[in-house]
Amino acid sequence: MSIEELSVDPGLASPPRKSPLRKLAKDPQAIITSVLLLAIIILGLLTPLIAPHDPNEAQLNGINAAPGTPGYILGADQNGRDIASRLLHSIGTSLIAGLIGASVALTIGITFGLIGGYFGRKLRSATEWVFSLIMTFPGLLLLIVLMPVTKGDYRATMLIFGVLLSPGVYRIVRNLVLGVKNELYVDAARVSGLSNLRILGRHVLFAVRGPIIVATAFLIGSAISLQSGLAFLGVGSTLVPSFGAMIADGFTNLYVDPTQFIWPSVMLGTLTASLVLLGNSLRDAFEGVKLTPVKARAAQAGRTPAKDAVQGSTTDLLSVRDLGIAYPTPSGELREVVKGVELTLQAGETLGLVGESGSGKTQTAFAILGVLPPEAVVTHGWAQLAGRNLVGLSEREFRTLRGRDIAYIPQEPMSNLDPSYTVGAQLVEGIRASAQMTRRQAKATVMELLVRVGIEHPERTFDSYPHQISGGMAQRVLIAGAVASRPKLLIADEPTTALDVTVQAEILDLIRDLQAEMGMAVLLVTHNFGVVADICDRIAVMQDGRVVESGTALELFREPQHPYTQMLLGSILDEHTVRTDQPIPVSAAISGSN
Ligand SMILES: Nc1ncnc2c1ncn2[C@@H]1O[C@H](COP(=O)(O)OP(=O)(O)OP(=O)(O)O)[C@@H](O)[C@H]1O
Repeated sequence: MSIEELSVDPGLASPPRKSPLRKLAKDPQAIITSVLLLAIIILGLLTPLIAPHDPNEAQLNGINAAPGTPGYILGADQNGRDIASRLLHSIGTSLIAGLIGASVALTIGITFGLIGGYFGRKLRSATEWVFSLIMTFPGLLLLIVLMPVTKGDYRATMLIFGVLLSPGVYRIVRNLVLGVKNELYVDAARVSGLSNLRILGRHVLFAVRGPIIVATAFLIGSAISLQSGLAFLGVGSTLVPSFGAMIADGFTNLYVDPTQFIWPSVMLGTLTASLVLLGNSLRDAFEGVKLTPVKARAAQAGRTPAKDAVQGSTTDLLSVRDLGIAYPTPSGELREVVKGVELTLQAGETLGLVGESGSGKTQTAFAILGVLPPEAVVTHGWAQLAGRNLVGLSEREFRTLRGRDIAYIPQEPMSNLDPSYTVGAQLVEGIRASAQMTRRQAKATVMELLVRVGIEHPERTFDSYPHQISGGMAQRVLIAGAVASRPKLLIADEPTTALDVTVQAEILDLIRDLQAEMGMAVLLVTHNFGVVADICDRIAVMQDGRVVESGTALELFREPQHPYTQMLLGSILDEHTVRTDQPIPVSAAISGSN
């Protein structure tokens, strides 16, 4: 397989991705701002041909000439200089300032961003240090102080300003490169012997081009604004026509003729606003539109999908109906990852949600917990816990629900404990967040819970930091925290996957015992049929975002109906099956692999 083939992102294969240029061509904001900018640029380029006067040509008889005066279509300023000619020449000044500032910032920022992101930690620290130092310089002050060095030439000032803008570009590029440098296609390019320069230029730079194009529009806008600002303050050569200098002149003459102030302000405003708005359109085109989750959109419209939905059976503790969850793709379209899931769970029951990786088990559990990422969109359906709608709840409502009625045990116990705090401090904090009690009462409760979840030295564990305890103990600690409020529903997402095989059985036993003791329902997300067989009453099998089969554990193991369930069950290793094929001799295996 070639590197080009490897570099195709499978996530973008479906739906087909619209090119950013095609999206820009359909965006009215992009079209209007591009037309305005193009018109301004053309005017700037044609200035030597169409400007009736030299921008600094002062005529005594033209002082404060009114607009429409022959030879002064927009009037003249207090020095008798033609406003139309100065406006046209100011376009060139602004564009040159913008291009110099942005080019310097991009050249320095991209070069060192690529170096800092792609090569080792030492280069990253060194470049980070230098750019952090540059960021501490007081920009405007520095540019004014350096006027004797730049001799008032705005082009030299823009060179320095470009350096001051470069840390922003450096950070964008470095972070993007850090994100892509370990992608498989970059690894593949490395293994295939491409030089670092080639990889950086061809693969890494290409991958980060979108944000750089977006940043360019903002950089040009910043440089133009700064140049005008300095000219407004009277810093730099007074011979250079500039919007800033014209605004300052017009300001002093505001009561004589306001148009002297209005014209340059309108031109500068149009130029910078067009750049910023075009930058926004470019960002949407390259990075995809951020869609508002349905929850938020529905709330804006004064309703939620759940409120519109048919109510579920009140006897079910948990009821999920026709739940759909989607994510926006880079092209802005939605890709459904959960496609109409149906689940029910009774109080005290254990439901195993089984399926291959990526089938949507975790997304379903996250929707019930209210922890879907902000970009997720609940496209249809609803979920209820004890008759209460879950889809459409505010974060605040979910927080109270999560602390009391729903609890969660994660897959990676270690990464769910904060390494900076002791285990005890974290458990006490969690308990006090969901129940009114003093620190002393919370500590006593935590100690009881630690004993209950089978921790041998609760005092020692209470004072330990997460790195001082084993993975099995960490999972027990998290289980203790989860059941502290005696929740109605415990959601366990692959609770044993990250643990040692011997510890796995103990953790499952613990969940089963606690469930019986507290009468909780358990939703166990797993891809392991062994775990399901061990503790589940009922099973729902998920494939490609849908529940393809559900029933009691006994039914499913005895007579699986759906081919996918049969395939999953068939793939469980059976210790009674004896291999009938002959083992391959080692020498043959080695020569075969060559
Ligand atoms: N933030 C996200 N943005 C886009 N797609 C996402 C996001 N999170 C998850 N997905 C996609 O949703 C689909 C379902 O993911 P989910 O985590 O629910 O799978 P799963 O069945 O729990 O698998 P696993 O056992 O590997 O965790 C996957 O295709 C995944 O790529």
